[in-house]
Amino acid sequence: MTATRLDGKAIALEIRNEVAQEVQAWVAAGNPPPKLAAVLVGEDPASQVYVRNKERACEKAGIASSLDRMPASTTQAELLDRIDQLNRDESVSGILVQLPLPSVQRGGTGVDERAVLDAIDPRKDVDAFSPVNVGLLMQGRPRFLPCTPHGIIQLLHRSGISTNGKHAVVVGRSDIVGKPMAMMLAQKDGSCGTETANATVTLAHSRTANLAEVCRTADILIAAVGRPEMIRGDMIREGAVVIDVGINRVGDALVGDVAFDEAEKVASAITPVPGGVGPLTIAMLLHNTLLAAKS
Ligand SMILES: Nc1nc(=O)c2c([nH]1)NC[C@@H]1CN(c3ccc(C(=O)N[C@@H](CCC(=O)O)C(=O)O)cc3)C=[N+]21
Repeated sequence: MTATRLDGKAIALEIRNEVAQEVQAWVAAGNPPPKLAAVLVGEDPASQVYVRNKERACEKAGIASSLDRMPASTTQAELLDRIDQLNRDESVSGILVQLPLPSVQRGGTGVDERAVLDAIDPRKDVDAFSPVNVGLLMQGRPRFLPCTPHGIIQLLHRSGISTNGKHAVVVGRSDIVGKPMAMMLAQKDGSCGTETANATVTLAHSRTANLAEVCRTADILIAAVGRPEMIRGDMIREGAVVIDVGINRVGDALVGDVAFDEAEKVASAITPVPGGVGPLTIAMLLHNTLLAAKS
């Protein structure tokens, strides 16, 4: 069997077009355009690429955007002050502080990332990283859905892959992907995207004792560990759906968390890297920015 490639880039474009149409209608009704304010601290090259992609995507969707470039030497107080200004600025619908913030080793001043994210007005928290928004998601009444897990839900749905009654194994327990992904796949009421997810979920991680065995029980395997090609072909059940969230830079190449060549021989469907989950993350960010503007 050779797996179907799930074209994240194409589905992301479809979603971006839908958002663009809704933005157009919103503006035509006399409202100011939605606006995303991004804050980039330091000079991390991967972050520069991501922020540029995001700006271009905003522009194409008719969403205004601003980018604050702050030096790595920025202090926590300075950053909190900037966020305070963006919180108060009524023209700003959504705020994104690009992670990771520079570590002390990379010229940073030891900013407490959590304190910075906590300072973002929850109504402008288009990443859905703030404690209030995480709590609302846990309770099944989300304000914003976190962009990467929401992108994955959309990708599955729009590819005609049902999660209902399936066993989903999420590998990776991060606050940004693994934890919310597990919650969203288990939800019963359609609050987390397009349909009821109703999956039975196992949240595994790098310390799971029998990881290969657990992965082999997955109908849907979601790899979000951040270790290049850690998921091998023999960890995948014949016919499983494999979603690769990893974006690892190995030399000049972008490599996922899944050994693609091995995996596509066993899986029924698989996302590539690049061109898989990444573009959907940006599409859902635009979706959230419009939502923020409207609420
Ligand atoms: N506050 C915050 N929110 C984020 O959502 C956030 C963040 N910080 N920090 C970094 C990570 C990473 N991330 C990506 C999104 C899209 C691609 C993407 O579109 N990737 C392309 C390839 C791009 C390339 O060539 O480098 C693809 O997979 O096809 C990648 C990475 C969002 N993040």
